[in-house]
Amino acid sequence: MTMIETEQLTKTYNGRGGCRGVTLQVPEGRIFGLLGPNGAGKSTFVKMLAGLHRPDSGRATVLGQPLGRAEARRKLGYLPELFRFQDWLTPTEVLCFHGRLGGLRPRETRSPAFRGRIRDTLELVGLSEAADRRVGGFSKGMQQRLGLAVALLLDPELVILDEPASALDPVGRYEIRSLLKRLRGKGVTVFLNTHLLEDVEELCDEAAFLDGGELLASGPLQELLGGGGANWRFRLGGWLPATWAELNDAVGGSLSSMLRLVEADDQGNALLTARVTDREQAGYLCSLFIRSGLTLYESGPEPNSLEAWFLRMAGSRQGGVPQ
Ligand SMILES: Nc1ncnc2c1ncn2[C@@H]1O[C@H](COP(=O)(O)OP(=O)(O)OP(=O)(O)O)[C@@H](O)[C@H]1O
Repeated sequence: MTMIETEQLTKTYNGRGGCRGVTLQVPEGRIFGLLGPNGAGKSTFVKMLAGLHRPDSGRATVLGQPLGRAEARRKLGYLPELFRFQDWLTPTEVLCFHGRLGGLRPRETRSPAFRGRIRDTLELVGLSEAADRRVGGFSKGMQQRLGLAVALLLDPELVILDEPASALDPVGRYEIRSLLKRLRGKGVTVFLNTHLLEDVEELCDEAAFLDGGELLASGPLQELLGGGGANWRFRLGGWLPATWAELNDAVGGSLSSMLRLVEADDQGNALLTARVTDREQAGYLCSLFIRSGLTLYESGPEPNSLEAWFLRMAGSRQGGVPQ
């Protein structure tokens, strides 16, 4: 099933800002990243999906239902970009309150099953020890964890998270990444609005890029980054002046169409890059190096390829790639 489907979705503020004509699909069970510079229209788009903004025009379904339907909202968890919880409440009380907002009766929120659900959710986001402390004394990171707990409380099929890790330290971000992967493992679809490109690179199966309110690209991340392939790099040891020719013989003279020698030093260390269509192709090159007696120190996608893509996309709209 397609969990989110929009067609020409538009919302402006008295004709300005917002986002215009956004058409995209989010497949079930994936982590989808929405990217774009400040003011691109990401939060406006997300608020329409969450039923907080009514579109000016266009069409959309969330969980197969038109926007704002109670039936879909029940299966949707939402973490807004800016939120504040009542200072005098504890996380347990906040979650109880949101259980009521989610349609549970007072009796149901007092049931052992729901109390267990609250404990499990607080544990999931790393707030067990603060379950009965007042929110007023929480750090920004703890508030963000509580926001995530609210989004996850009612076992949603789809979670829409607007900047879920912006206030978290590196440990917190690592934990949230692991949590999002676990959710995907359970079949939950995650729609992530974020500026943290490392998170997108590590987590997202698909992504979209908004700028100036318009959608400039959308699709599987690897396709967006390079038309279905990836830039791969290999760090090798035991490299000799004759190694290139030997490898070239081993692949029937086609080495330069596959690989580029970036640098090699007198100690036999070499850095090579390749454009590969998938991991199997990268694996084939690794086995070629090993069979040729080279030491393979490192093999993996080139870092920062998403950042380069982001800058290219942002630059394309401004008429040039930022330096
Ligand atoms: N309530 C509002 N009233 C008027 N203009 C608004 C309102 N909310 C957003 N805008 C404008 O709409 C545009 C898109 O804003 P939006 O917050 O959706 O972007 P964003 O991509 O989420 O930005 P950021 O990454 O900085 O959070 C901006 O030009 C913003 O000034």
